[in-house]
Formats: sequence, structure tokens, C-alpha cells
Amino acid sequence: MAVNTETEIIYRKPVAKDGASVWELIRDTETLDLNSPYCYMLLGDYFNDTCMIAEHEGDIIGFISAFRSPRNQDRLFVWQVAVARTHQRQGIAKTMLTNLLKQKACLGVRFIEATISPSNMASHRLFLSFAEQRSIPSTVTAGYGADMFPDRTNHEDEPMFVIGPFFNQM
Ligand SMILES: CC(=O)NCC[C@H](N)C(=O)O
Repeated sequence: MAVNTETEIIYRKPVAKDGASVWELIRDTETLDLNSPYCYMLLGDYFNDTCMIAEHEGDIIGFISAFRSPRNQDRLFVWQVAVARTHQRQGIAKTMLTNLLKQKACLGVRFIEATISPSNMASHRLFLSFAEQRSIPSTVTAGYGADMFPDRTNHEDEPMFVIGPFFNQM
């Protein structure tokens, strides 16, 4: 059942104690690589300046994780974008990404990088509409091919989308 939450969503940085709930959200979306709960705690503890939570009535219903590339500070790698099935198609992912780019930690970002597998249609829509609406160029490179993953995981290709350059100031 979709929930109409136009005015009730809270957007905030994650903290370590959100790790278990984020893990459950990623698990339940069934479209992303499920990292360990420990990984999501670390993201909430050490990388939360470039991550965002969407919360509705106390439940975590959206999550975006990202970090500035250590070797190229003008690039923001967006790792995962997830929205609960009950809250999809309401612009929550777009709002999380937009809010994330407004964070001080994203000042000066000129490129967004993300790997998006062919079946991840939600992220395809998110990033391509982000680029189109701002008339920002986007390119796709090989990224991480299916052959890089262990044989029995049947993992899809993870082509790398690069959006930019764009001017991201507060
Ligand atoms: C943008 C996005 O959500 N990419 C997912 C990459 C990968 N399949 C993962 O789930 O971490």
C-alpha cells in the first residue's frame, strides 16, 4: 500500500544506531547489494556527512549513501539509493539526493558517480532525470562487470554513470 506522505517526511543524516534499520530497508527493497549491518553502522558513524535518511512516522523509509572520492575530491560517489516499496514514486529519492548535495560536505562537488545495474530502474530514472533537468552531461563507462563478481552470485553488470560537470554551491 503506497502512503501519501507529502508533508510528513523528515530528512536527516544517519547515525550509527540507524544501522540495523537501514540494513532492514535495503534487505526489504530486494534490489540492492545487502551489505552487513556493521557496514551501515560505519556509514552512519564515519560517512554521515554525505549520507541521508528519509524518515516517516519514526520509520526509516529512505537511505542514500555516498562519499567524496579520496583521490578526486570533486567527485561524489553515490553508493546506494533505497526507498521502501510503500513510499516509492513520490520523489523521495530525488529529494534525498537534492538535500544531500546541499550539505556542506558536498560543497564543490562537480561530478556524481554511481554504478547502476540494468535492473535498477529506479536509480536509472533518478540519475538520468537529475542530469536532464539540469542540462548536465552524463556518460556511462564499464564500471564493474558481472565477470568481476564471484561465479555463483549471478551479479549483474554495474556500469559506472558519471554526471557532470556541474556547479554545486550552497
Ligand atoms: C545507485 C545505486 O543504488 N547503486 C547500487 C550499487 C550496488 N548494486 C549496490 O547495491 O551497492
